[in-house]
Amino acid sequence: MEIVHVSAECYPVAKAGGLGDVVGALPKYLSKSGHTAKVVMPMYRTKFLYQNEWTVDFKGRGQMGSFWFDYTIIREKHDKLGFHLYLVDINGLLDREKIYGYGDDTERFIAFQIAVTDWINHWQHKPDVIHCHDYHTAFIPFIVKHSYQYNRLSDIPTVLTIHNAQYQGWMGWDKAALLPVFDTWKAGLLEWNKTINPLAAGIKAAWKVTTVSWSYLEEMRYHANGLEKLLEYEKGKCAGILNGIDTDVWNPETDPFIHTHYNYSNVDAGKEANKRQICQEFELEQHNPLVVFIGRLVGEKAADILPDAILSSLYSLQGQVNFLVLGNGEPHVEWQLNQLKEHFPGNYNVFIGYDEALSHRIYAGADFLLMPSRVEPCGLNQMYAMKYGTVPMVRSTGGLKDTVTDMGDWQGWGIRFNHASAGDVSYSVNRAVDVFADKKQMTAMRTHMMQIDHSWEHSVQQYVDIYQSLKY
Ligand SMILES: Nc1ncnc2c1ncn2[C@@H]1O[C@H](COP(=O)(O)OP(=O)(O)O[C@H]2O[C@H](CO)[C@@H](O)[C@H](O)[C@H]2O)[C@@H](O)[C@H]1O
Repeated sequence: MEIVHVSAECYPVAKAGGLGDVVGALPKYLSKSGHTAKVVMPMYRTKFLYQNEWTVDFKGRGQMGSFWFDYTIIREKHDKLGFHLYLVDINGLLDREKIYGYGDDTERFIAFQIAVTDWINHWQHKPDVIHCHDYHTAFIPFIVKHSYQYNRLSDIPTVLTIHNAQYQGWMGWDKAALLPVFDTWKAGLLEWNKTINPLAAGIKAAWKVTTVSWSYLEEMRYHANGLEKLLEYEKGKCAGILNGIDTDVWNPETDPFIHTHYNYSNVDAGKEANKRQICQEFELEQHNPLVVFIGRLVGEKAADILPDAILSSLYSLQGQVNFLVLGNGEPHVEWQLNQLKEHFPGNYNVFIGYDEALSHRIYAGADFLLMPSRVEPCGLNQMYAMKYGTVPMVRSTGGLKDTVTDMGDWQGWGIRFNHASAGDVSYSVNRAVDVFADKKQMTAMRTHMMQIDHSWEHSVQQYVDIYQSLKY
């Protein structure tokens, strides 16, 4: 089958979070299982663009309301990533360094979607499936189904994957004119709660909707940032497929970013060497258990409770635990986390920013990874942590619930808690400190976790089954 993935992110070309990881991996594993997988994304000005060779695949012209634009599709010459990678260039809109965060993001992603649709419309053949990811690409199922201009594509099955329903891309009705012309009576398909809601439009128009864990699929019926009723109504076409992890990238035996390679048979020694290195780098006392947080410093990750939780643990445990935070996001959280540094030298440090290589070194060197997320559709960090023998400490929600058990349960290997509160986190840190002292149990948990299979092979087959079910 031929599957075209449309996305705003794809690792290592451009990544802001888990979406990039998934779109960098799923197509590769689809190719490995004999399918033709393509990824098309905006041509941001990132390192990957300048470090690789490209050929021009197509040049076209798109229309966004009264604005006409030229676009160019380039293709990476050697299929280095294990699938066909295409970038869309639109001067003035997509030629930026960052992925998101511009005042004209709405126009940027609408123009991108129009260019992608227009390009596919020029192909001699039709792909078997167009697979869209998150709201930035969720107009495509509507456009191919309902616009006059692209009517030829209306029988191509579309799949929309929701990586995070918190973000929906809401916009005012004045933007409706930017979309390719459609029957006005179909405008209701774009609407949810009196605004244009791209994610809702995608859920209504896509042939199939997936999300990234079973528990999140269920939770979305009660907590989906306003889309609960729509998801309940559309539940017949929704499915939950747990993400995998890309073991070519995330593997402590081969990871080029980490200091000392290791596997489950020498995990204690391997982790100790990596911990020594990270503790030196961040001036932390090496003998304490090291609890880390890696992620976007935003409300859905409960990053706002970190300063209080860390403060109370450090006071109550009086120097028996260390914390290290890597992340960026809401300025007041960044500020509070920076402030803490002065008070607990040797026990606490933070790196505000985004650093892919550092994240690998931290997964390898840490003893515990904290994820108190309020919302976590799947979560990849906890799976990376397990692969690196780092014990996950997670709130029981979404994909965290589907992938982590509690060490108190039969054959359990992680730490789970119920509330995104400083109290629950501090209590879990106490449990972590206790178990850290029990070397035998730590080794048993690490060895067990590292052997759990979170690879993509399993999930890829579930996507293929969905694609096949849509064939006519
Ligand atoms: N400052 C930093 N420096 C370096 N690396 C950093 C970083 N901050 C985050 N990362 C990395 O970004 C990724 C985060 O992935 P997650 O899946 O945990 O969350 P995210 O909310 O972005 O993804 C959404 O989509 C994914 C994919 O479907 C779902 O798993 C998830 O639940 C959903 O919220 C990991 O690779 C992590 O290491």
